[in-house]
Amino acid sequence: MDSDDEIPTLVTADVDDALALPPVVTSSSPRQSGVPLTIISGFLGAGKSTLLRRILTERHGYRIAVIMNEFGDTANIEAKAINVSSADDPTAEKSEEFLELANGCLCCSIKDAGVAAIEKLMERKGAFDHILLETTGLADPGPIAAMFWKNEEYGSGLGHDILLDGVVIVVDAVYGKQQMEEDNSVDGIGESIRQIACADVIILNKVDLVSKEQLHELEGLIRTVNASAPIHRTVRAELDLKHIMNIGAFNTARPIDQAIQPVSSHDHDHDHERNGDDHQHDTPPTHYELRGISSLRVSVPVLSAERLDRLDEWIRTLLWENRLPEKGDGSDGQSSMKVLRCKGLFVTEKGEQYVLQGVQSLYDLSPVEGTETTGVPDVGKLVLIGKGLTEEVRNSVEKILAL
Ligand SMILES: Nc1nc2c(ncn2[C@@H]2O[C@H](COP(=O)(O)OP(=O)(O)OP(=O)(O)O)[C@@H](O)[C@H]2O)c(=O)[nH]1
Repeated sequence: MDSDDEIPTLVTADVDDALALPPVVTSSSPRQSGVPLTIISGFLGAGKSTLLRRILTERHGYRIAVIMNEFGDTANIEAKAINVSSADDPTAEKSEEFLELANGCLCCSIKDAGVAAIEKLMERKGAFDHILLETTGLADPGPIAAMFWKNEEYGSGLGHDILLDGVVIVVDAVYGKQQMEEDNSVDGIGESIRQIACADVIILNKVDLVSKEQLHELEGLIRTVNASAPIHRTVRAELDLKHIMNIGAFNTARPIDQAIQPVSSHDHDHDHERNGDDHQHDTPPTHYELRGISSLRVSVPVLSAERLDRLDEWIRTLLWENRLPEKGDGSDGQSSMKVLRCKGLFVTEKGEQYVLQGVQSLYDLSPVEGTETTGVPDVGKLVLIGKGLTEEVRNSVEKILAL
């Protein structure tokens, strides 16, 4: 196929109910309806293609559009070849711009006009159950996630039809530690650390090649940057797709227990036996730091309406102006603070729950519907991941919550 205009009809696969993915959790907001999109990124050589190849060739019964793209730099997008072999379709060996696969997936390698090409795909949105967008090993997924989430520029087109589902990062168990420690971009924060910071789910791949001590050490390092994303240990990226698809990581209407992932060091569903895991769980510290990027967790007491407003304003100032409210207007432009990702769960005196989701400077603070069925906790939480998030930040928010 030689033109972006020609998008093939998808092969319809038989959907096996037993393999059904969990339903997408949608809110009443019209902006939260659409085809879910998962951004897959990860360290160089970590196993992104291995994961995508599995999804493209395994029989899972879902029609998934997989988009491989040098998306980080739209001015110079390069197609990335992936060799997909399918038992049902030997001709699928070739890499083409659009590749229909017998398992119902559509594989796209977009050479130009990335957003326009996705829009064309979206014209066929009824044909997809899910979109997976792979970014390069060097891309910072934060701006890409922000683009697909609540970006008014795309409100009447692309963004309207796509529901950002989550950011999945594949980390190499062998070289991950070295990559994180040595990675260094212009401002000192390497892309691998930005990727971890932005992750909703982390796939720690190639665990067959390292000892459990090395795994614990790397997981500890990952936790210094992102204390809330679940880590799934894998061999050849083998994991249940429910861990990476339809996770609703940006959905502020999700039930309470999914709003903030617990700080678990790894996947509890598997691998303990295979890797001889001794199942250690440490009490999570509340502040971590690696190369200036840190993860800060703050407990938030039950809030009056007034305090919730104050908290909202505090968050807005931090996210939009990269400063603490008490620190002036930051007009020198030299702020050392930057929130890359934030999540929160707040409880009001009236028993309502609010979920906070944010990526880069975009955020959404919305009440959760139907909380009566899930119970109301007696304390809320705020998780901030980003640069310059010192204890001063915690003190600042605690101060406004005590007023
Ligand atoms: N032993 C072992 N090898 C693996 C595993 N997963 C992937 N590999 C191998 O590691 C190499 C790199 O895997 P890819 O899937 O190509 O990695 P990638 O992230 O797509 O690489 P880039 O796109 O170049 O960044 C390949 O040779 C894989 O076969 C694993 O769990 N264990």
